Amino acid sequence: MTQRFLSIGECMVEMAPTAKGDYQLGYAGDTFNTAWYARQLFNPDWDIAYFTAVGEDVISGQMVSFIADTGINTGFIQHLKGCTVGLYLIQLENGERSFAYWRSDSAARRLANDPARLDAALSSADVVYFSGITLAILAPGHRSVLVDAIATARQSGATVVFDPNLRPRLWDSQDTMRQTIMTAAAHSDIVLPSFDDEATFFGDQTPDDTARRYAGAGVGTVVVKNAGDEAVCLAKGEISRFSPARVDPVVDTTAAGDSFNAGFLASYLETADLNAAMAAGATLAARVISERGALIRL
Ligand SMILES: O=C(O)C(=O)C[C@H](O)[C@H](O)CO
Repeated sequence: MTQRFLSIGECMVEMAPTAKGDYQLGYAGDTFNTAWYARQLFNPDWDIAYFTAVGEDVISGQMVSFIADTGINTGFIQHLKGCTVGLYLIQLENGERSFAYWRSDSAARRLANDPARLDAALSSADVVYFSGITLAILAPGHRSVLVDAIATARQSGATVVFDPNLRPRLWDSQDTMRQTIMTAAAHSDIVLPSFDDEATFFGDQTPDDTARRYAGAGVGTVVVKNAGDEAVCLAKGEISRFSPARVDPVVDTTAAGDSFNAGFLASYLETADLNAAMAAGATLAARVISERGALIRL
């Protein structure tokens, strides 16, 4: 029977630096990146769908065609009059990425404007995937609309997966970011944070602290990614650990966490084996950071 993985968030136009020193135009965004890798890794009988909003202009149309061409279901994408999509540019320094954004009025900021549409999409999903960026881009009132709709879908049996993906620049204040992230996590079954961000904004001393903080909020399975260092999983009170192989050279860390999440979920939803799933996530992330840009074809 077909199952549906519904990823919710923003896909942007991506300008990724090339080896020649110019920029390559592509399309990317954290939740879309995870859907893109999920489409390549999940069994073909899974429907991988993306929920977002775009405009009605040429670049929005090109983005949706690109998404559809990858085999992702675009049936939940809203086309809003007078709007367009956001844009970001990757800046690289020794392989470590930072971003410049032009997204303050993107169509995706209105993705939770229509609660009925949201409920219809969510009620069709077996797995719902969203991130801290999905919440950050919404108007404050729409954040609770989205989280409430996700909570309702979860009560009806959907598995909810959340990546906090902390981006303080997208939030009005760090307090709002921390509170909203912890509320969203409390409505999630699986949370996939990255230790360096969590240490910076929540003050965690170790990945185990991060895992315990989310478990303390009621999350059943927490997997703390830790760049090239040991990843930690806390599920049903038990800790497991995974040390990834060294990657050399690291070319571009964009989408390392997003691809880890897809690799982890493809394996975990099939086998329920946490150790194998952490290894699958790390193997995919290692491939992705060996190339430029967020998306690589496997
Ligand atoms: O920062 C964002 O909103 C992005 O989605 C850009 C990148 O693709 C993403 O952050 C990588 O995780």
